[in-house]
Amino acid sequence: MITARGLHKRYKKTVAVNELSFDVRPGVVTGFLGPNGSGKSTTMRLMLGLDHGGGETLFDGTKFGDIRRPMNDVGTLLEAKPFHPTRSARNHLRMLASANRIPTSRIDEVMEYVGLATVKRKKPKGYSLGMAQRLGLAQALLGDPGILLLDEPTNGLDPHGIHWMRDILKRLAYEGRTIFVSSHLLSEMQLMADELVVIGKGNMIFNGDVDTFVREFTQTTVIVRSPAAEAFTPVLEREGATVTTGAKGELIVADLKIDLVGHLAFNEGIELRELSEHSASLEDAFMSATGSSEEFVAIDPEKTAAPAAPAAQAAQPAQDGTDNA
Ligand SMILES: Nc1ncnc2c1ncn2[C@@H]1O[C@H](COP(=O)(O)OP(=O)(O)OP(=O)(O)O)[C@@H](O)[C@H]1O
Repeated sequence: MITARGLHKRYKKTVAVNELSFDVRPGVVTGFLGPNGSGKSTTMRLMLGLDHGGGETLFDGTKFGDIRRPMNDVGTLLEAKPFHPTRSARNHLRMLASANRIPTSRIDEVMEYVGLATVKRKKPKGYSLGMAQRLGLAQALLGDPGILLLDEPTNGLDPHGIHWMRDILKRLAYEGRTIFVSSHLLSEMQLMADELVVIGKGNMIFNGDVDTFVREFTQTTVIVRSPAAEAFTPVLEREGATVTTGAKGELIVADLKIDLVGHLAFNEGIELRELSEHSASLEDAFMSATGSSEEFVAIDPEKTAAPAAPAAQAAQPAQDGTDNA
């Protein structure tokens, strides 16, 4: 179980993380979602005491810095290639294992587990990003910890790798571990996560289960196709529905249950060719929840002429000006 309370971090004028409090339960995968620059990495670093800031995080009741053998309790993957460039992957893990009193037999076990058994004697600098992520997970799992904190572990993985990561994290959660994982891949999160912590510009937007998030931030609408759509619209509106017309002439009915829509059509003798429910995806919910809190907002290409030459300047983060809030 992870308990985070009042996490806070400021860089000069930018509040990167604003009084975030949340719990991450064991036995489920908890996804950590937010647009670029919303403060996910900073939050994870604060949780582990790697950044100065306010608030407190307890891992099964203990601060990370007070855990006697951290690798045995909390496995972390915060950056894609945190490896020694000249040591082989196996030697890298051997060094960590001996420093943390983990039996060396565990090294081959985790290399096998993440699918790197055949390349374990190679140096990680030759690894692809996807292989490096697998090695990062092997490192996080080395001490067989009950808690995992993973920052964007699917970055750089191909579709098979993403599928694999999803299955492995679900399995690890099923074993009773506490899994806190950040990702931009919302569709992946929908398949992988049971619970969510969603932030925007460092502020808490939502903390709860995925279905509630989708329900709270989106609407389920009823789709109606009918040759008498025009006549049916005022009937629906009289019952309190909000009706819009879709691109193919279908009615999109909000604020009315599908059963009542069917009942009204039957009562009015209106022929229906389709009556279905449309539920929003996690992606729709995410866009609706974080739309106004994006850190970097691009110009809408449809509303502006193309620039004469490609823009040369990329957005640069501000200089570090930590206030140790
Ligand atoms: N060293 C730093 N100095 C100044 N500002 C910083 C620094 N690191 C992060 N920030 C700012 O803090 C905010 C949060 O950044 P952070 O990297 O935690 O977001 P993120 O959600 O992990 O982003 P991404 O998804 O793009 O990795 C951003 O506004 C960022 O510009």
